[in-house]
Amino acid sequence: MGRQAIDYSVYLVTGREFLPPGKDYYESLEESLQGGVTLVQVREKNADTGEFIEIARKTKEICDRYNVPVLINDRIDVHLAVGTAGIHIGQTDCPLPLARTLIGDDAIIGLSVSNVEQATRAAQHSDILDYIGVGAVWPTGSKDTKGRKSLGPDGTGEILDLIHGSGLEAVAIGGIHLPNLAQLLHGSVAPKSRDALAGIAIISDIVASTTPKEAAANLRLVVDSFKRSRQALKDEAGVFGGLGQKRAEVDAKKLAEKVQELMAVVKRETPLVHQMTNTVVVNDSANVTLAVGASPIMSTHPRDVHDLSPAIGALLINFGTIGDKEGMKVAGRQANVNRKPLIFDPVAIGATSYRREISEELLAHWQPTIIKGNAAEIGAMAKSTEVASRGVDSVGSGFADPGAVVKALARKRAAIIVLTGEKDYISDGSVVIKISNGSHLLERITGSGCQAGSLIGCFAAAARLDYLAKNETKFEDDSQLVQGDMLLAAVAGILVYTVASEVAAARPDVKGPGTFRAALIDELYNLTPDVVAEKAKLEIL
Ligand SMILES: Cc1ncc(COP(=O)(O)OP(=O)(O)O)c(N)n1
Ligand SMILES: Cc1ncsc1CCOP(=O)(O)O
Repeated sequence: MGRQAIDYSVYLVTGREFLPPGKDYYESLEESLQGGVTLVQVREKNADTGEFIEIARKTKEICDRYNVPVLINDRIDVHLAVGTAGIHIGQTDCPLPLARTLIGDDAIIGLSVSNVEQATRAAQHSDILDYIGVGAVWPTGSKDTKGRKSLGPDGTGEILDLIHGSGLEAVAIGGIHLPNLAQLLHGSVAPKSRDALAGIAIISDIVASTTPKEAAANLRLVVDSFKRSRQALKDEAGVFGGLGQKRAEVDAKKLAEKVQELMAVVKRETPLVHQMTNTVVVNDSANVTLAVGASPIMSTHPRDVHDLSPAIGALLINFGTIGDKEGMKVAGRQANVNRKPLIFDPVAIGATSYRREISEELLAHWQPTIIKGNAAEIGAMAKSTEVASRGVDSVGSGFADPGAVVKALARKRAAIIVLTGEKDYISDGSVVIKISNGSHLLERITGSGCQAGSLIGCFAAAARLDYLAKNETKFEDDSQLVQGDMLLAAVAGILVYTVASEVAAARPDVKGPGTFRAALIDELYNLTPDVVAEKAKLEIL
């Protein structure tokens, strides 16, 4: 007969103890099936055998009407008694080979995996196993996971790389809810193989809802659109960022034209750019934002940033003086929820272990759209030892192959990576763009990198607004965490800043860093798209 094909997209794990007061289990189950649940696991931790069999039998009866397969948690006897599609077992339940012998070749077996060792062992048993449940991704109130570190999206991605080629499917479980779902799906794409999750396993987001049909439908929408976007990427291998053209057809001239268009969008839309930045640069960052035509708001309090999120065009998180970690967590999470571009500037992350810890904590909370840093910062993010850090600066001759570093990190973090320096390198994990503009005086003023981050925020906000204006019918498309061409936005932010710095440095009234600083703001204000196109030194590597 052979094992039946399973759609793991939205996998409901039942839990009668989490139902809202007065909600009947079978009623909730049926509503969640109507919402689009694709697989059900009956998980009964306290029922005795007779009760478990009865619940499983009735669950299967309802699921059969929706053509949705049922698996049984832990109990092979219940599976055999009811004739479900298979079982899900944990690391300390029935040993896998024995489970396969007992249930036969035609039934599905899923195994829980919570670390890389377990994932490696699972891959070795791929002949008798169908899928793994990877988790907990985040802390959850539905299972005691004390003493176990949550995997986060990137830990989940590492596990996907470990099972690559084994034929096993993977679903993520633990603390998954609508607001963090897009972050999980995009952030867990495996850094090496680019494999993705087959689906998500959910208890409370569906079971504890008073409207499980709606809860399941919302989750399903995000998973389906993520899968569609992956398919589109496969079909159009080599598509260049969001420019909508094959990579080979896009040259530096075309890219510069796109930057020109985006400059006009910033001026037209005057997007609000929320900046949680450091006390050294806050005034200059607000001024460069105003100079290009956007509008800055520099706020850090957790309550304030929560309310601001729906109104802003983009969020910049620059943890230079590490003031408001809680505010940064809330603001970043809200940016993901509201699907606004989030630019992360991990200032001096290479300098102290405390900064590395904070960065990990923040990245477990939200998914950045663009990460910007100098060589030492990007080196620390990439766990490279090629470039050392001295305070906020990099020391040494830089990376041997900067393009390869940004490309690999973009894949690992599922974000656009911007490496600033004498030459700037930007990658989305597919292409690398090199920008050779910029005045040496940028190194003589404080916060030039931070200001570049602010401008990336301005252009990211504009790119999103431009996309939404041109794609009204796709407004509900959830295939991307953030809509709009974020690669182009990063290029625009860096190009505009570095070209303006060249124009400012060439002015006869600029005598040194002090006059340069003021002239730079003026030249950002006066910069025309024509000057940018004329001076742009862009290469697509
Ligand atoms: C899909 C999925 N993944 C993981 C689990 C957890 O299983 P286990 O570790 O056996 O813990 P219990 O669920 O038995 O408490 C799961 N049930 N489903
Ligand atoms: C059973 C299980 N295994 C790992 S986390 C978890 C609970 C998932 O529940 P929720 O979706 O409510 O976080």
